Amino acid sequence: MALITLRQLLDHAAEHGYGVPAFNINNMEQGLAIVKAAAQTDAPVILQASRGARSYAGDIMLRHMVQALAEMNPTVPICLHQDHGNNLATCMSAIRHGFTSVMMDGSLHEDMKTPADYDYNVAVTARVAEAAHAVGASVEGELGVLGSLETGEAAAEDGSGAEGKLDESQLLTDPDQAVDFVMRTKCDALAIACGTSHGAYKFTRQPDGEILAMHVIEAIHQRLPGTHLVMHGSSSVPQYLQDLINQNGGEMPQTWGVPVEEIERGIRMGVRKVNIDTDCRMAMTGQFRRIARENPAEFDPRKFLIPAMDELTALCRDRFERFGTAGHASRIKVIPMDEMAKRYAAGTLNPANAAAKAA
Ligand SMILES: O=C(CO)COP(=O)(O)O
Ligand SMILES: O=C[C@H](O)COP(=O)(O)O
Ligand SMILES: [Zn+2]
Ligand SMILES: [Zn+2]
Repeated sequence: MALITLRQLLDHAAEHGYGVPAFNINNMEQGLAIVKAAAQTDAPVILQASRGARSYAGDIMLRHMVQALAEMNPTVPICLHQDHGNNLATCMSAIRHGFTSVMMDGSLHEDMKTPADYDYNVAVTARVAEAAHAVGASVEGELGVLGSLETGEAAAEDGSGAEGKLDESQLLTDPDQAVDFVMRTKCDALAIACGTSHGAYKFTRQPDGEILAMHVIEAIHQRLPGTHLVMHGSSSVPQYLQDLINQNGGEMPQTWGVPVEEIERGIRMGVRKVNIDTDCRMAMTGQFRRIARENPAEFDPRKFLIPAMDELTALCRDRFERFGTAGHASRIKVIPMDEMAKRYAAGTLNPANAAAKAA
């Protein structure tokens, strides 16, 4: 099956009221485990590659890997998405390598560390959207800077994360500005900031409305009912995975992520794409640690990777079920990118029209 675009997939999700997890991939085992869960639950899926993933695996490897996953699982619509693109060149090279969707993260400058101003963000996102839409690819923009409302800081991921202290006006997306941003950039999906951050150390306690600002999502959705919202930093950092790691020699300090119930609430308020990487990393690493502790003589990597994949598949299955993604794969007929390009050119996918339709 041809890969699906983010726009078509999220339009379907909006029409049927579900959310789609976007899992980060870097290697074959992650891909096999995630798509297995999608096939088992009849769910469409977004596989996203960061710039770090692209340099780790290589663009050619990633493209062929995802094509192979699609060929092996003909019933699963798969979207291949660039996570946190930092400029036009990153986004264009992703599309050239078979990605059907790109994120232009103009909330930060090209270094992915320096918060950018609004005009820069609008200009660069609109430019990427114009180019991507011309070939039918989808675009996610970001307004607001990811970071903790407790500390004012973003976590240091490999590839992206603001440096220095952020204030509340940066950490929480402004709903009125969101309307202007979507109309001017014509992005297909909007990543918002509501107090989540990348990595395992999101909250020092079970989050409440003070530190996880779900009301911001609600306010944006009220003003932009036709726009697909994206939650980054949406790992729930489950206690059972912290325990699995720590009971097998790990030393992860106690931490809290985004509760799955909050994501379910977000999905009822227009969240359509839910970014998850850390939970997947923890699932695999927890099993690596367990095997290494229980069987120190083991040296066949497959003996580590098989339980690691099983743990990841179980995690993904749970998210497909809880986000309502399960059961929808077989109802989707993929629209080719060339046809999407025609629809963009005709203006039918313009956010102004989506807003009119949703009203
Ligand atoms: O937002 C993400 C990728 O863009 C991943 O977030 P987590 O670190 O919470 O998994
Ligand atoms: O954006 C954050 C994702 O978790 C990807 O992380 P990465 O840049 O280390 O691959
Ligand atoms: Zn970001
Ligand atoms: Zn992210």
